[in-house]
Amino acid sequence: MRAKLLLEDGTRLTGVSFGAEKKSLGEVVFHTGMTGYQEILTNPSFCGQIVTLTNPLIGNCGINRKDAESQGSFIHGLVVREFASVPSHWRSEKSLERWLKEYDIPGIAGVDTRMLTRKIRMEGSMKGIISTQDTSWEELEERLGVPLREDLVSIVSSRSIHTSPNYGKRVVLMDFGAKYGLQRDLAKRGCEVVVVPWNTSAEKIHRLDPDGILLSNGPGDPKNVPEGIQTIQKLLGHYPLFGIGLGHQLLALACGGDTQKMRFGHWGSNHPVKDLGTGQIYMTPQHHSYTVREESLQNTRLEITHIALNDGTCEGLSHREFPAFSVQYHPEAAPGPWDSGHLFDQFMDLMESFAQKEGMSHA
Ligand SMILES: NC(=O)CC[C@H](N)C(=O)O
Repeated sequence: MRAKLLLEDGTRLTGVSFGAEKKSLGEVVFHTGMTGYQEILTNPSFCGQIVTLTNPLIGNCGINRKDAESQGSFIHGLVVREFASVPSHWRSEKSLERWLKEYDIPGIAGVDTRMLTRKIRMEGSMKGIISTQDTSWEELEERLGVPLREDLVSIVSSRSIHTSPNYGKRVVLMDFGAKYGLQRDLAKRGCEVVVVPWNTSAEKIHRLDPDGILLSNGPGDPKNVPEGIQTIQKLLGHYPLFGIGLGHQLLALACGGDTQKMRFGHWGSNHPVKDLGTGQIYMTPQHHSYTVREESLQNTRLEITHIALNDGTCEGLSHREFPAFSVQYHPEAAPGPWDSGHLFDQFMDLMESFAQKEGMSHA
C-alpha cells in the first residue's frame, strides 16, 4: 500500500505504508540517534509529533518490554528510510509493525529521510500530515489546515497520584510527560517516588511532605502549562527543585525568564554541552523545540550553568538564592550516553544539605 506525507510548505513525499491505516496530523521533527528507536517512540515528549528517524534501517531490533519510556506511545506518525518488518534480535518480543498497529500509529517507509531532515533544518520545523490510506493530495491539503492541539501535557500526564515506595528520600515527580528513566534513576538512589499529575496544587504537594521535587520532561510549548508555572512559583525556596527538559523551561518561566521556539530544535543523542563551572564537555541526548532565552534571564535570580556547543543556547540553569537547578538535556539518557547521570547525585546532595539546614533552623 502506498503512503503519503504532505508538508506545510507543499512538499509531497510518497512511500510504502506500515503500521496503522489512517491519516494523522502532527509537527514533523527528526531524530539523529543511531540507536534507541523504541525509547524515542515511547517518550511522551514526542506527543503529537511525526517523527523522522535519520538512521536508515528501523525495526530490525523489534520491540521489548524493558526499553519502553512510557506505557505506549503518543507520536502521530513515523517516517523512515528502510523498514525491517521481521526483527532479528535476542531481546525482541514483538515486531515494530505489530506494536505500531496496537498503538494506532501510521508509518511511511522509503522516504529520503536525510533530505527531509535537511529541509526541516533549513526551513524550520513544520506541520505535516501522513496518510496510509487511499487519500488524495487535495484532501490532505485541506486536512493540513486543522490547527494542532496545544494541551499536550494533559494528554500524557498521570491521572492520579501514585507512589513507588522506598526508604530513601521522598521525591515528588511532577509529571508533565515523564519518561520512565527519571523514576529509574531516582529508584537507583533509594528514593521513594510520588508521581503527581501536572496540575496538582502546591498545597497538595506540601501535604505529601517531599524532600525534593523533580520537574519532568514533557511535550509542547512550556507557555501552554501556566498552572505548572504558578505551582513551581509557590514551591520555589520551600523544597529542592530539579528540572529536566520541559521542567527546565517551566522553572525558567516561573523565575521570570522567557522561552522561545527554535527554528528546528535539538534532536539527537550526541549534542555536546559545556558545563560553564568546570569547563567539562558532555555528550548529551536532547529533544526539544523550545529554548530559554538568555537575554530574558538578566533580571532574574537564575544563572546559566551549561550551554550547547553547537549554537550557544542555554542548556542548564541554577538559582542564585534557592535550592533549584535544571537542564534542558537528558541525564537519564534512554536513549543516549550516560555522561550526565551525576546530576541525579547532585540532586541527592541538594536534598541532603537542604534537610540539614532545615533541621538546624528547627532545632
Ligand atoms: N525534552 C523535553 O522535555 C521537551 C521540552 C519541550 N516540549 C520542547 O520541545 O522544547
